Amino acid sequence: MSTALTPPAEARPPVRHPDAPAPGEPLGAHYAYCFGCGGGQPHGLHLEARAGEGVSVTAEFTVTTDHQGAPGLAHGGVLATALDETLGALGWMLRVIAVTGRLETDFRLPVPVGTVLHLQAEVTAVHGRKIYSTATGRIGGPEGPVAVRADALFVEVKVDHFIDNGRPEEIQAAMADPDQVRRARAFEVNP
Ligand SMILES: CCCCC/C=C\C/C=C\C/C=C\C/C=C\CCCC(=O)SCCNC(=O)CCNC(=O)[C@H](O)C(C)(C)COP(=O)(O)OP(=O)(O)OC[C@H]1O[C@@H](n2cnc3c(N)ncnc32)[C@H](O)[C@@H]1OP(=O)(O)O
Repeated sequence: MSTALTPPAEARPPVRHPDAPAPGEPLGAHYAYCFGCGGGQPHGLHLEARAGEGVSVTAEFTVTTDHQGAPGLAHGGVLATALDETLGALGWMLRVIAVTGRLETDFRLPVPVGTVLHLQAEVTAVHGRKIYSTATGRIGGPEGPVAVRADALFVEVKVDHFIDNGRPEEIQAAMADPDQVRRARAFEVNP
């Protein structure tokens, strides 16, 4: 793991937000057109994440023929996306909006088409806006062998990060959708 992903000595253990969803509760999509989790994204991964214990989440991702890199095998970048999305869902447990700053991935086993990848992610430490986290993707069941894993640094941002940087068409549509605005603001209220 690179030094950028090693929390400094002053980093604190993560604190589960009191309003975080209960363990087992589905988290839903943060954005309907998200490639990782959105239901309105026909080419997406349709990852479904649930709250875990502490500051953790679980998710499942089914590898289909749309996700191939080599014949009958998942593309590594798609698997990295599944890990990234699962790590991103940890924001629900902290009630902060955070984006991926760095993502380091280990590919340990090939993942065939038809596999259900059982993903688990947890926050390991927090330092200011920096959120350190780790994730695994197992095959053959939630206790199966680790096929992929990642360490990550997410950086907390405000809703303005998206409003200022997203293409205006999509931002305007998102802001016109009360449900979307509620979701984005719910993340941001972090007493
Ligand atoms: C109402 C409409 C809005 C609709 C919004 C919709 C939904 C919102 C809700 C939730 C969405 C949230 C997340 C999505 C969830 C899952 C999707 C998967 C996640 C992703 O796929 S997300 C996309 C890919 N992601 C990016 O698109 C980031 C591009 N990037 C940047 O936007 C900047 O780069 C940023 C913001 C990261 C930092 O920029 P910045 O200017 O704010 O802060 P700064 O640079 O000072 O960094 C602060 C401290 O982090 C350290 N640091 C930063 N980067 C580092 C690195 N790479 N390695 C090591 N350390 C790093 C610095 O060293 C410093 O550390 P220190 O404080 O110790 O000096």
